[in-house]
Parts: sequence; C-alpha cells; structure tokens
Amino acid sequence: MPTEVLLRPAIEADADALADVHLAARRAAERAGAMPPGAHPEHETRAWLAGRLAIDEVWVAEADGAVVGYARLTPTWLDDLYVVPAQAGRGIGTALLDLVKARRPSGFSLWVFEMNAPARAFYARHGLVELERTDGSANEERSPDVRVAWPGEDPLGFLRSQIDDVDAHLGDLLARRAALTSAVQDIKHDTTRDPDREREIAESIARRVPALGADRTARIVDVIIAESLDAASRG
Ligand SMILES: O=C(O)C(=O)C[C@]1(C(=O)O)C=C[C@@H](O)C=C1
Repeated sequence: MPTEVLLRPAIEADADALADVHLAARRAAERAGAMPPGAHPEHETRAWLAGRLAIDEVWVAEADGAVVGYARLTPTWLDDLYVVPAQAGRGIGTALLDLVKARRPSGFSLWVFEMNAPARAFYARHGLVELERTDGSANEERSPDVRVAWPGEDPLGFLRSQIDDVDAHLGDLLARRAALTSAVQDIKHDTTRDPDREREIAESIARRVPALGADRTARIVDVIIAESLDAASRG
C-alpha cells in the first residue's frame, strides 16, 4: 500500500464521500461488464448508505485527505468493499481486506456477482473460498452471485458452523416434507409407491443441485420418501 494511504473508522460526515466511491466503483465495473446495472437510483443509494453508516462498522481509506475506498461490515458479512477506479491497483483494496480479516478473525462472508471475474480473482488471491452459488433470483439485481468466505483463524469451526446453519434449514424442510408425505397417504386410495412421480421429484431437485447429479439425488430422494412413508405408516 502506498504510505500516504490512511485507514480509519468512518464518521457521519463521510457519508457523501462513501457514496461517491460506491457509485464510481460500481459504474466502472458496470462499464467493464463486471457488474449488472444498479437496482436503485443514485439518491436512494446515497440515503441507504448514510443510514447503514449509523449501523455497520465502516472503515475508510484516505489519500491526500480524500476518501478513496471503504469497507462496510456487519458482525458476519463484508457487505461493501469499494475503491475508486482512479486508485485501483495501488493495494488499497488489499489493505482494506487485511483490515477486515483482522477485525473479523473468526471469519466472514460476502456476496460477489458471478460476472465479476476481477473481484473473484482478487478474493481467491487473498485466500477466500467460494462456498455457494445462486441464480440471482434472491438479489435485487437478479444477477447470479457467489458467496465467498474468509474462514478465519479456525477454518474447521467456521465451516462447521456454516454446516450447522444449513442443517437447521434442512431439518425444517425435512419435517415439512415428511408431514406432507404423511398427509398425502391419508387421502390416497392406492398407497403403493408411484415411481413416475418420484422420478419427476428427483429430476426437479437434481436440476437445483448439479454438484450431486441425477443418480445421487435420486438415491437421496428415495431414502427421504421411504423413511417418510415408514414414519407415516407407524403413526
Ligand atoms: O405423491 C404421492 O402420491 C405421494 O404419496 C407422495 C410421495 C412423496 O413423498 O413425494 C410419496 C410416495 C409416492 O411414491 C410418491 C410421492
């Protein structure tokens, strides 16, 4: 990092400068084909960022008295890391990321657009790992994204706690699914298994889990249905 770059906590008076950095960096990335168009008009982004400043931990990178980058963190997420395009390549992003690692030694996650190859390469170079991909239907820009994580000083503990979070959802889903299997049996005249229906279910799930593929997914679905039917039959 150039010696004249200072990292310091943001203050309320930085709000406009942070928004300038945010908007300039996003526009440059959009022009480079690395980000989708923003989902909000500029004034909304400015108001929203000013509001977040009162809630989140925000660090500013300053050079010659001007704000040239910032990082905004929640307890477990790095929500923003932006550097003005004119200062790119000077190590400011790395300095901010190193600071975030120090501030969140037990790890953190962030979302990066799948199309943002430069940012993904930057995070990979700095030891972050890609954990999860989405089709973009849950983000405002409707653009596929990737969850990237810094697993921190206890990577096994960090990843296990991520597994615990997912398993909590999986358990809730299994409970809902088993209850539905049971409810369907109560209204069916013929309760023999329906292989065509089960194949449809397995194929539809497999499309959402390309990493497992059709055969593995079919075996998993078979166990879920068989065990749910068994539980239902035992009341
Ligand atoms: O859809 C049905 O007919 C059901 O009985 C439900 C269900 C399932 O759990 O999805 C269970 C057994 C059948 O072989 C097919 C599907």
